[in-house]
Amino acid sequence: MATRIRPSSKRCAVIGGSGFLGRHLVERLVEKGYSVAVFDIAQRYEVPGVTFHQGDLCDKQALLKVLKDVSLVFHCASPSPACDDRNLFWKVNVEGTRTVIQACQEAGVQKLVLTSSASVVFEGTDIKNGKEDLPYAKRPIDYYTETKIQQEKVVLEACSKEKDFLTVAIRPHGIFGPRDPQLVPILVDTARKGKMKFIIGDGTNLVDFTYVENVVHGHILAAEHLKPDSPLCGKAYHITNDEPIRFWDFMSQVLVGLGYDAPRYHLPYALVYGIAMLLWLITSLLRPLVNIKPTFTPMRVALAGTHHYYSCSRAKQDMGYQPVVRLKEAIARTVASYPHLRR
Ligand SMILES: NC(=O)C1=CN([C@@H]2O[C@H](COP(=O)(O)OP(=O)(O)OC[C@H]3O[C@@H](n4cnc5c(N)ncnc54)[C@H](O)[C@@H]3O)[C@@H](O)[C@H]2O)C=CC1
Ligand SMILES: CC(C)=CCC[C@@H](C)[C@H]1CC[C@H]2C3=C(CC[C@]12C)[C@@]1(C)CCC(=O)C[C@@H]1CC3
Repeated sequence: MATRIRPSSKRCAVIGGSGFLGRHLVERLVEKGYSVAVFDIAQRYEVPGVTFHQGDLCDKQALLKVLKDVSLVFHCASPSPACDDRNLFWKVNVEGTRTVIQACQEAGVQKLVLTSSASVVFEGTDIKNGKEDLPYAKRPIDYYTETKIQQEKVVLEACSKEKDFLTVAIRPHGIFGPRDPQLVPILVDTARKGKMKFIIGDGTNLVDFTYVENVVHGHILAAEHLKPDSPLCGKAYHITNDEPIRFWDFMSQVLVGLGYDAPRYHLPYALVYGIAMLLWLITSLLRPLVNIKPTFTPMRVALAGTHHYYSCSRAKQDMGYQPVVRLKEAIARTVASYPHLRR
């Protein structure tokens, strides 16, 4: 019987490596001496020593070509939550992730690290210091979350010491940092439209915002600690900055840092959530005729008006995780990285 030669443990692939988190991950892996292949539907940059493979993760043959001599795969691809396209989320996040697992197993990949999300347990009500044993949301607020839940289940269930295929899921929350296409751009766009005057609720709700380098650090630690006898096998881990902050203080610090006014006037949470639900219903009904994307979705209003912060004690205990960049420094670096979005 032919024995399979194991590729070096420093040969890895990053699926979704052209995205915000993916690119930061690729850059750090290269710094740490990994040889990296990026697989993504788009190529958006070049890094010496990194090979790029343009393809859809739903295409097993395309994946197999890239994964054949790789021992470790990071899967951080997903359609943007803003697209709100249920079929696309299902196709990529659930069916596509099944394809990724099959391709990994056929190619002899030994470790798969999934970027999940802490929101898989969020149903729009307060979560304070939530641990990983909270149940998955029974009624997820949006299609994105619904498919992130299924995706995480599929990946964790595939973990098998017998098959020499180990999996782990990282659940970050509120990732921000240089080049983020979501958080700061949405915030600035809302401010420029004059809609950032209001605080939803009393403004005291605490939330985790996680600097991208800490998320990257959590992913690499997970990959390096994932071994047949380690507690990480088939488990999910919260990775945050471990410094919950008032949602509206965070928004205000970023806005003021970029020269915009901080929101001042309060609106009742229930009222804004009700309006967002109504808008979502109307835009869903109109979608066959016109595709409108409201700024205020029920999920966004829930994120802005409730407590949602998570414990990362499991990651500290099992993989020695500690954030490497504190929140104050992270906000300063982020603000400095968006000169083009200043007022
Ligand atoms: N940004 C955030 O605050 C959070 C993000 N996450 C998760 O982190 C991961 C990365 O998110 P970001 O970097 O923010 O998103 P992003 O949109 O910047 O990156 C996603 C990448 O996936 C690629 N992609 C999408 N569909 C694909 C397909 N069918 N085949 C191959 N590549 C495909 C895109 O081209 C893009 O480069 C995602 O899984 C997301 O669900 C989790 C929690 C919070
Ligand atoms: C903590 C966490 C999970 C953040 C995720 C990132 C985005 C969901 C947020 C980034 C900018 C935020 C934002 C709003 C909601 C949540 C975000 C999109 C509002 C739309 C909430 C209502 C407002 O008054 C305006 C806000 C603009 C910025």
